[in-house]
Amino acid sequence: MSNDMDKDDRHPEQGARDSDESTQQDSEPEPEPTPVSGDQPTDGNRERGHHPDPEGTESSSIDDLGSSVEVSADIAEDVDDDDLLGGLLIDSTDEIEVPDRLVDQVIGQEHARDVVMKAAKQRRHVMMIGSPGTGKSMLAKAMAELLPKEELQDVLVYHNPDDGNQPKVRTVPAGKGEQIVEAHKEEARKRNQMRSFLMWIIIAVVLGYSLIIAGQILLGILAAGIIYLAFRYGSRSGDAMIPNLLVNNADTKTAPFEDSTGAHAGALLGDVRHDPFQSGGMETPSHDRVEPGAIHKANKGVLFIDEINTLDIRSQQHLMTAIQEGAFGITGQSERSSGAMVQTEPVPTDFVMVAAGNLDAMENMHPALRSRIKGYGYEVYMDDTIEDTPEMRRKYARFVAQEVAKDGRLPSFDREAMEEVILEARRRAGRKGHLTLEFRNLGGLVRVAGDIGRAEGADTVTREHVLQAKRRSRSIEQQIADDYIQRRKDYELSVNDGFVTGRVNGLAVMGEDSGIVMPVMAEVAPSQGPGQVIATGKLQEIAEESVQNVSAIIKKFSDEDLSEKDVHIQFVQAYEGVDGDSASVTVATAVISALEEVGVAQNIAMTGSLSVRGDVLPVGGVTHKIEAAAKAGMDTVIIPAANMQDVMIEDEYKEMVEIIPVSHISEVLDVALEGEPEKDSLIARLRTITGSTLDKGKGTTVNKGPSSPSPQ
Ligand SMILES: Nc1ncnc2c1ncn2[C@@H]1O[C@H](COP(=O)(O)OP(=O)(O)OP(=O)(O)O)[C@@H](O)[C@H]1O
Repeated sequence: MSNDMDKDDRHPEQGARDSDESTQQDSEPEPEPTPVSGDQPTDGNRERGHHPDPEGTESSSIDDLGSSVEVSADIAEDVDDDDLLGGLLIDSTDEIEVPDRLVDQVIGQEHARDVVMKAAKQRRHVMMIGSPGTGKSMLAKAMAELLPKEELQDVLVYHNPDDGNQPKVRTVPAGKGEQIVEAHKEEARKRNQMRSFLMWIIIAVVLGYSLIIAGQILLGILAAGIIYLAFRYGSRSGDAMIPNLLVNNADTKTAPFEDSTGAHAGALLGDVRHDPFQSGGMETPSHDRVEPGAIHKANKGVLFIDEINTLDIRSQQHLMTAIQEGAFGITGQSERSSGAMVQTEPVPTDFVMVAAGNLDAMENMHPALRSRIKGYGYEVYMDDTIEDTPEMRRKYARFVAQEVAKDGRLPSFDREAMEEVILEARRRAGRKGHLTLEFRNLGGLVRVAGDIGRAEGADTVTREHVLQAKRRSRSIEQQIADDYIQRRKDYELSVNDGFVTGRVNGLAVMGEDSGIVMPVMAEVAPSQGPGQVIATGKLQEIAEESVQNVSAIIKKFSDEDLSEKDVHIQFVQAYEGVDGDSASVTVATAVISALEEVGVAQNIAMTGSLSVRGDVLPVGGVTHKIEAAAKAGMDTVIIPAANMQDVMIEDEYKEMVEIIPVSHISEVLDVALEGEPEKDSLIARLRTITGSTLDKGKGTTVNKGPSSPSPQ
């Protein structure tokens, strides 16, 4: 036995080489595994490796990258600007070639795309901030495709005869790890065969001696049992010398891409499994219980973490160490597990990190981790929309083809179906002359339309299928909003005609794509002490802010002093998730109406943000808001003039509502308030105090005050 142990104490590869000649014959000479330790060259040079390489000399495989790739399909010579397919001379998505490389499939996001290509060349970290579904993880995957595959490594963990709780770690070029493990297994198998043979001979001799010569049957059986156990125990410890192939890149086609979004510490940093036996010959050797984390599997590739701020601080700190050192030892993550006693030698973690999220993610992430990315990488803000050009529309048609190809079961889309998807991309952009870059949702529409076509057994997906998909694939917010409108109709709570004092039909957005009518009621009453703003409903903060904004205006034109009054505001049936930022024009109108006791027209709905000077500033989601007003039976909608270019309502609503653009609160009051004399005197007062040059009549623009960006 001691001979066996001595043999296993040799360099692990030595044993492997001796034992398996056939493996060696078919393959290249086995490379010497590289120990990974703190002074490993990769570690020491780690930060240097992340400095910019202005010449981009580090990887020539990325040098052939073009910029944005044009669609491969027949294109008309003279492209009509209005052509929804940007001049593509095709009948269906079948005729569009989908590029092989992910980076060529990315549409828009030119800046992020350039950064990713540069960062891949220079092996630098990237932080991508932006809306969901705009291609952050797609770009991170694309980056992995761009990293050189030649550098990939396998990682092996070996038993450490000097300290069983500190397994040794070795790296070899990708594909060699499997060979080494196989060689060790083969050697162990042969050794076991030899041992079994030896064991049976000894047992036979002992039994023979006990039975024939000594006549001691029982003693013979006992001795044979002891010999059997001794040999079994010996063979187990022989098996223990087989290394654990921790990271296997034998079949990896590109540099690894590891998505660690929402990962727990063990999955991110690696773990050592608990061993219930721990001793007595039944235990599993510690090196066999070591599990790699995403940081180890991503070695030489990309580690992608979305919503990085949701990682606990300890994990963020360890992540930072792994980035800094280029290697990170694995230990058991649970303190109560026997795995916590084990700590491997450092395992390489030479990955490029792509951290993603929205603005909150950036603000809440560990400051040191953020500064590490800043110092040794790039930060990029993702676009939400892109200019609507014929070239871009061709790419959107290609996007439909990409999604069809990716799904693999959907019928192809015909011209009109592609056009309808592009129209929807325009609508979802919420900005004139732009297309949305929120592709995940658009891809969802393509899949639902494809599924409808497939369920009908259609050869191609048509416009009608896309329209049906649009009706079916309503978001939760849209479903709540529609349900809300229906219920208000059922209970006759919607007021959409006549005049009511202090009540205004406001408009708000829920989620990203649903408008909702949110009536605001105001009541002004003398106060016992200093006046205050009292809001019922869920939007206290918004009410206070809106009243504060409007109080400056009211103070000027009204004899009433708001500071001596209690202003009660109610957002009627406000829902969780309703974004009320754009309610300030509504609140102002309701308060002025209540204060002056003038009725507000209920056939009108409104949205807009108000400056302290009375300017109506642009807001988000106007298209959805106008559609919500139309659904609820309003026939007039007041919106900020600056938002006019963003209106892209569906045809069915166009006939139902008149849209009135306004630039100043006086225009809102002109349109919405009841009674000529009262209204005229109110507006005249407003005009004097704000210097407005309001022309009478609906929707005329006055008093171009300074405008600021939309609050949404
Ligand atoms: N710019 C783009 N060009 C082409 N397709 C895109 C683009 N962005 C997203 N997609 C499509 O949408 C899918 C989802 O995108 P992806 O997962 O990259 O979004 P994300 O920004 O990482 O979103 P999240 O933050 O919610 O994870 C992709 O698999 C791809 O099909």
